[in-house]
Amino acid sequence: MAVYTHVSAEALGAFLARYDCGALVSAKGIAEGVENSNYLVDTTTGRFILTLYEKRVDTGDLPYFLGLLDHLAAKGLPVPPAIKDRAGHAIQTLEGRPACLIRFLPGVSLTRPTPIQARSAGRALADLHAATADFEEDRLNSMGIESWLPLWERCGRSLDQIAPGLYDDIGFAIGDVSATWPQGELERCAIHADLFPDNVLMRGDSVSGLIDFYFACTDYRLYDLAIMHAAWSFDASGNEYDASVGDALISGYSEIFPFTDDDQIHFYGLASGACLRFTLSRAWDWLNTPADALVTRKDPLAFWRRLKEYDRNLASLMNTLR
Ligand SMILES: Nc1ncnc2c1ncn2[C@@H]1O[C@H](COP(=O)(O)OP(=O)(O)OP(=O)(O)O)[C@@H](O)[C@H]1O
Ligand SMILES: N[C@@H](CCO)C(=O)O
Repeated sequence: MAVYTHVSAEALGAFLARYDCGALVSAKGIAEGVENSNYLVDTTTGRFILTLYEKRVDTGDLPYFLGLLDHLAAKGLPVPPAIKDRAGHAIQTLEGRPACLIRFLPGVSLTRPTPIQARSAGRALADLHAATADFEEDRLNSMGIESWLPLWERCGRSLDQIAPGLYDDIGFAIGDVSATWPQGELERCAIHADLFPDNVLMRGDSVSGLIDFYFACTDYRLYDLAIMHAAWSFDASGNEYDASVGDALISGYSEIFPFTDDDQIHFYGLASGACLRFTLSRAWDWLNTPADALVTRKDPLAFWRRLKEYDRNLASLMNTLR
């Protein structure tokens, strides 16, 4: 359960009193997620999500994230804007943390998406990219390629506690991926950068919600699809690649943004980079999660195995893109 900060009923009641959203009926910590503390809050007028921003979210970035959500919601995308209190403020402080009350979206997040669901999600990512074309704010990718080497160094030789030799192996992999990373030849836009299955809410085979924009940034549009490919097309252990899901994701996305020759050349390297990003962030969390946090740590090796799988299957994966 991701609850790093405990919110008392008294503090939550006083917080909600700033809004026109009814009185507190119940609140419970949400089991999913590792980054922020999330509560499902029911009031006398409806249901909301309360998010308290933790570790990786810089408070100074919240106006960017909330501005992007407002921009996308205004274009009709199924994203949850933050609710403003009576004074017009969306960003608050609760129990000493920055916090927002967020619109609750219906739907369920998937653990094993089908190809049809993956196709809908790929198309939803393309819709998101199309809708960000006129979003003018910029944010550097704080978990982008420049961050991997320093994060690897901060994890240090403790990585070998996760798997023998992992420190050296990740160091070599960062070198390999950096050597082929695009040098500006791909289109950039505001990207989600963390669109895992648990951040897509579905009703049947349709997307009913895109959530958790707290890594959104300006980066390669194709990198967002590569992140999704790495997150969606494997079983949880990262051992088993499901080409039908990977292909469906790409064909859904291609309904709006067809693959160019440059995309084909770079896709594998970007997917490998995505694997490194999540191996490293999970490894850091694995080694540093506070013992009293109510959170289920995620397996760093599940993304390391995906990277190996991309290495092994490069030729066939590239064929599926054609
Ligand atoms: N607006 C929303 N509407 C409905 N459910 C939501 C909403 N926001 C969050 N949730 C629920 O809360 C869970 C955790 O939220 P979220 O993914 O934002 O947490 P996180 O800690 O940032 O996660 P992650 O580890 O994916 O970065 C989601 O999986 C979803 O079930
Ligand atoms: N979606 C990420 C958490 C955000 O860094 C993971 O599953 O590791």
